[in-house]
Amino acid sequence: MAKISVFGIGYVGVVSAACLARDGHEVVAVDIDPGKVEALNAGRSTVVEDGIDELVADGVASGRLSATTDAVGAVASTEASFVCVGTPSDPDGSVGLAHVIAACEHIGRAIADKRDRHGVIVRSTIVPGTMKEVCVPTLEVASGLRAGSEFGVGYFPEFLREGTAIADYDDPGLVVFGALDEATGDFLGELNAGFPCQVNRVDIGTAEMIKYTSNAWRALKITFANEIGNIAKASGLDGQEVMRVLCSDGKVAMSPAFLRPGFAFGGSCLPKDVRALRCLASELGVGSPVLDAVLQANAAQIERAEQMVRDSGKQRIGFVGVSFKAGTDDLRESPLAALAARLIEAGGEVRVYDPFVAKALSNGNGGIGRGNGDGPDLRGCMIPSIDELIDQSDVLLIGNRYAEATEALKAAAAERPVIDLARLDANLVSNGTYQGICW
Ligand SMILES: NC(=O)c1ccc[n+]([C@@H]2O[C@H](COP(=O)([O-])OP(=O)(O)OC[C@H]3O[C@@H](n4cnc5c(N)ncnc54)[C@H](O)[C@@H]3O)[C@@H](O)[C@H]2O)c1
Ligand SMILES: O=c1ccn([C@@H]2O[C@H](COP(=O)(O)OP(=O)(O)O[C@H]3O[C@H](CO)[C@@H](O)[C@H](O)[C@H]3O)[C@@H](O)[C@H]2O)c(=O)[nH]1
Repeated sequence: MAKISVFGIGYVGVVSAACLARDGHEVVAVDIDPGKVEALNAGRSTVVEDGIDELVADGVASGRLSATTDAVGAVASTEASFVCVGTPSDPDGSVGLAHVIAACEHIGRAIADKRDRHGVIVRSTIVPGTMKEVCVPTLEVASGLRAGSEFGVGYFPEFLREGTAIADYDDPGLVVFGALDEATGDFLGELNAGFPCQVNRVDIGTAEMIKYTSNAWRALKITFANEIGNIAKASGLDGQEVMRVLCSDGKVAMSPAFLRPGFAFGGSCLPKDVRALRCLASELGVGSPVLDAVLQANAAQIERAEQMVRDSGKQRIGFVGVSFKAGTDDLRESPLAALAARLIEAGGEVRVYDPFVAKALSNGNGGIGRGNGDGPDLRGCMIPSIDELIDQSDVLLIGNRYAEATEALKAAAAERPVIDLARLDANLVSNGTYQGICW
């Protein structure tokens, strides 16, 4: 079993730390935010995620999981550090490295004081070349030591999705890592030995590129499926059936994941990572017309939904869900929040039922547009129950699926227009007042 310090107690950090502790490793989580450190030490998760509260509580109770703001102490008491800090977009769309640089400085200074060899493994999403050109030089300057020989270096991207983060951590579909030195590569190889998928050991740059390729591929699949869905709908066909049958093609291997026609993608990763990859392509002088089109098509899908609401002629609009997907309170780059903002701007009265976001707001945690400050302030729009939302709305917009709301929404569809962006029930489309965005 290993002793690991995890820098950053956000979505990736808290899930990694809690899962590592569950698996028997000794984990010290480090954050610059004392509130997150305090929460974790009290056995509380710093994020909303299915199953995470229990894992954090168990980890802390077992004595294998703790948190601190003291980077030096955390590095001294562990053999390796995982860097899981945020990489939000810079204003030009390129990857923002300020947190990664700061974490590398903290770790570098800490390993300067340490006698035993330490491994530094970055898990944040960073564009190819960042480890070599930014992280390694930062660590070497801060520590006064040589990377590869006097301390270990690796890059090990994370592929979990919010809402299914623990399940994805345990069964990620893809494991890939690269290391500068044999010892770090072997450490990561051993750590990943139990995964049910192929474990790929590649060079660091390739590992960095694979992470972006994965997110760009997901974004491309979504926008492609949505476009087919839009065309199918305009032709009087069911785009979902088209894609379902297409995916049964046994010769052109095609996972149906991310290929169901629907609403725009969003969240803290897909949009920012597509932007960052475009910026990299532009810097390299190779261009990225497909990725450019992905972002344009995604924006157009939000406009399409806005037009559907306008076509309903209704002013009191009830949103079922506003976070970027069900199962999370995360509003970062939520296309639903963006749609709500556009409708409010145009004079619509928006009301929102979203149990996850409501809870975050009532805890004084999170908040609309968290991350980029890009969302509308919906605090005054939150409605506590689905029945009240239905009562107070002239048109319902289903953004996310919530099991407890399904029956009430199906019943409500008989009385008022429903715009379903979440594919609640394709059978309802035959009812004239119920329509999907592209099916
Ligand atoms: N959110 C996801 O689902 C997901 C999945 C895979 C990969 N990623 C990538 O992982 C990285 C982290 O994403 P996230 O969503 O977990 O971020 P987040 O914003 O939820 O959390 C980042 C945490 O890092 C902390 N932090 C910042 N600087 C620090 C420092 N110097 N030392 C210690 N802590 C510091 C912040 O206080 C915050 O708690 C990003 O690069 C992201 O692209 C995210
Ligand atoms: O078939 C789909 C699947 C997803 N989405 C949308 O795509 C966005 C992103 O969803 P998802 O990928 O499920 O969640 P994230 O937590 O953003 O995960 C993505 O971003 C993470 C951060 O890099 C990666 O680790 C994951 O592999 C990658 O899927 C959301 O708006 C979803 O509604 C669709 O529209 N259709």
